[in-house]
Amino acid sequence: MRTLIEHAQAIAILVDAASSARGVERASLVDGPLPTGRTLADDLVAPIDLPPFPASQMDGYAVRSSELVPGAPALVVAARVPAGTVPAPLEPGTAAPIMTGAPVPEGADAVVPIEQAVPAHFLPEDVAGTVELPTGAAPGLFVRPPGSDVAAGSLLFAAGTLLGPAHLGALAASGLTEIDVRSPLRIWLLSTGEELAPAGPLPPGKIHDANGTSMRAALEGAGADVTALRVSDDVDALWRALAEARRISGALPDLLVTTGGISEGAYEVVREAFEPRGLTIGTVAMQPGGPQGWGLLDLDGTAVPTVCFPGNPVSALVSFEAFLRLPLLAAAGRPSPRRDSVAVLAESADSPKGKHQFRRARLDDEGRVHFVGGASSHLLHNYAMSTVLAHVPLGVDRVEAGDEVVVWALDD
Ligand SMILES: Nc1nc2c(c(=O)[nH]1)N[C@H]1C(S)=C(S)[C@@H](COP(=O)(O)OP(=O)(O)OC[C@H]3O[C@@H](n4cnc5c(N)ncnc54)[C@H](O)[C@@H]3O)O[C@H]1N2
Ligand code: MOO
Repeated sequence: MRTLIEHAQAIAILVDAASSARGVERASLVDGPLPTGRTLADDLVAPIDLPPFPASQMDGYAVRSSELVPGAPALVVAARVPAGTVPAPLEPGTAAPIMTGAPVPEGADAVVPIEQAVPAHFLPEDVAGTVELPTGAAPGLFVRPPGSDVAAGSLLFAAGTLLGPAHLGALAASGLTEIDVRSPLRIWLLSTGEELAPAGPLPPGKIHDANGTSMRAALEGAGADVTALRVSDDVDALWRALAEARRISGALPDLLVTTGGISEGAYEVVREAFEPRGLTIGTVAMQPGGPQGWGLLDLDGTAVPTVCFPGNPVSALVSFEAFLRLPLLAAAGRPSPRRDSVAVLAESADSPKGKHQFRRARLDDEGRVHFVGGASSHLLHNYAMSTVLAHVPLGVDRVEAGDEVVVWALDD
């Protein structure tokens, strides 16, 4: 029987293999959904300086700083320089009214804010006049140098950069309209069970498919592109469902994730179908989530990394937290949550000594751990009401109020 850590390491290697086989796709910065949260496929070199020209940082007067010396005469007001225009060079002895973001005229090397001018407002455009400005403006005052944000030819963003709003804005500012991003990990999520009914009135003995939705949300939340499939306990139906998914998508997935059908019953469809095709169905010393399957599944001669979780909805989600979440975030280039923290138990609990137990719990205002519901793995609503998973490690069969335990945040 594998320990939690041994299994986590093995699954991380499997996901890493799945991830390295991923492709690259073109993403538009102009049409359709933006590639927010995706990662750059290649290093990108800055095609232009940002800003592209020396620009004013203030509404004010563009001047030659050398002319603002004690005793100098008032400067003649030159033509206005609005943003988006190309100004004429600045004549000696003049000051050009300039707006924030406008190109600083050739010859000017500083901008004096309008508040410091006398008069402290712009003259009407058709009125000739002079302006008095304080002395001592340093060269470069309130001028944004070209390339001061990023210089043309320098590394704009490195391959693997996770694209957030500022990255996308900088790419747009650089004039790029399309970029190459890593394709998300394509996962087929297969919910199995004769008892699973589609949404609608429940026939006797049937239940609705919780895992198809909870696991899809979990996998998508970690950056994967998920195709959800559902099959009964019939092995032939399972193969037909996989063949149909392949026909529709035109390819096999990077990773196959299943729920259900791997324990000791008489109708374990995943075990029956996948064990002869290269998968190991075994047990990890944890609760919930004991039954687990893993390996490379032979699908028409292609080895598809595959992870099989137990069908109990809490077992499947806890398995996701323990084995898939961090490797998937890493594959998506996303930062991992800081998970391990220590908290004090508000109540006692028993735990199977030979298993690492995850209890669903909430923290109170003092940060103490209160269990939400029992240890059973069908208690999905209790899981939803929890904010942490509290760990009772292997070898411990009882924890008391006041004991410290490790907790993983579920709401980060
Ligand atoms: N004799 C033994 N019986 C069981 C053992 C064992 O060691 N010996 N292990 C138990 C544990 S622990 C778990 S966990 C489950 C895992 O069984 P399977 O992975 O084969 O899952 P199923 O039997 O298919 O389903 C278990 C449970 O979960 C419900 N389920 C399944 N899929 C869904 C879904 N998509 N949405 C909602 N609920 C689902 C299913 O109806 C069952 O109630 O085995 C124990 N048994
Ligand atoms: O391992 Mo099961 O997941 O205990 O319910």
